Amino acid sequence: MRSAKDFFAPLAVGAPAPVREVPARPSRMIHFFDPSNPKMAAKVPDMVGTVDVLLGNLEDAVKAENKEAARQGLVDIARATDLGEHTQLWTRVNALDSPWALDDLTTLVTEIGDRLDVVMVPKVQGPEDIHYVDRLLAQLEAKAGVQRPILVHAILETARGVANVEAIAGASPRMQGISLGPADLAADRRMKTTRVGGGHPGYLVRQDPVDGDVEGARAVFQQDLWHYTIARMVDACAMHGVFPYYGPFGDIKDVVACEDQFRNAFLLGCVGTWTLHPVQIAIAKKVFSPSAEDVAHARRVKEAMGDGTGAVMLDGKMEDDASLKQCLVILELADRLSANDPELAELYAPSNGEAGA
Ligand SMILES: CC(C)(COP(=O)(O)OP(=O)(O)OC[C@H]1O[C@@H](n2cnc3c(N)ncnc32)[C@H](O)[C@@H]1OP(=O)(O)O)[C@@H](O)C(=O)NCCC(=O)NCCSC(=O)C[C@](C)(O)C(=O)O
Ligand SMILES: [Mg+2]
Repeated sequence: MRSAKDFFAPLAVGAPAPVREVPARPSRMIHFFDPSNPKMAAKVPDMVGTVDVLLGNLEDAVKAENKEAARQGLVDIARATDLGEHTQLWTRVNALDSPWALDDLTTLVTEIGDRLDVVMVPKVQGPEDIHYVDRLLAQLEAKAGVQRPILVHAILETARGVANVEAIAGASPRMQGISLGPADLAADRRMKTTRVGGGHPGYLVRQDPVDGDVEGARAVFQQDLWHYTIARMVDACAMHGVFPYYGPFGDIKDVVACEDQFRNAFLLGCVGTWTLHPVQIAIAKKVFSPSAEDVAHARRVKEAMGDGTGAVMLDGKMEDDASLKQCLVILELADRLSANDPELAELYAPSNGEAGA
């Protein structure tokens, strides 16, 4: 076991000091692109400023024969693109047991380490995977002279990863966040689904028979297959001060269910999601930015609660110290988003809220 005192010491001589707090930069949408796909790569420069995170994907969804082209494509894009102040550059490297992971990390840190904010590691099984990446990144950062530490994001894609999620979240000060990987996780758990995220019509609860008539009409309520995993991931992340994210929603055409799934994750505590196709970007932005009404309400509660203690009635509802804390979460998020986005700043301005807001 490492001493708590060593936790914030660099893991290689000359590597930058680990961060003590994960920078709270907006990351509502982590937009995936395949750097080996010329049509997609050509769209990347115009996406700067429209997404919080651009992620060059090297793992699944990139053909085996294109792995090296994708790696080099990401290096070229990172060098040629001005990412401005508000768009981060992330990558998803290949799995640690694949033939490509070592070269992915070595090439990317050496060539574009100063431009990369976060490395997403797929199929993380336990803290030992994070420890391996942690040390390797430190060695590579030291060698390449990278001045600020590259952060690490784990994907929960195995039953063992879910069982170890608390240990993964706390494995290193580099840990930035965790995402759900519903397709690989479903396969690993032997779930009987064939989709990439989202619900399933067979996973439901049925209303009791009316007057004992089992043949009669009864309402059915589809349930959320991912509730347990997301809730557990959110707790693990909150416990360790890192950020939870939903993940992919593969039914690109079903923008309605996509919005629902994103919103479930937002309400449960996730700060963002992945976008696989341009059509999902506006959905993620809408869902993961609080509504003007919620911000105005939060502001009213804050004003009504004065020093933050006690209980008051507002619109027929009791507000107290704990509901105020929820409102402060919304206000803090609104402030952070407004700082980067004049449209949201205008939307959240007190003059735009209800009277007295
Ligand atoms: C779904 C696909 C095949 C539909 O691709 P398409 O070409 O059929 O779509 P389209 O509607 O015809 O595309 C329109 C235009 O948008 C472009 N385009 C399309 N997508 C993008 C994009 N992402 N970024 C930028 N541009 C994009 C596309 O190239 C085209 O350009 P054009 O007008 O010049 O012809 C395509 O969108 C795609 O490949 N997206 C990324 C998929 C991906 O990254 N998958 C991996 C993450 S999910 C995962 O790995 C699971 C997980 C976590 O591991 C686990 O649960 O286990
Ligand atoms: Mg996967």
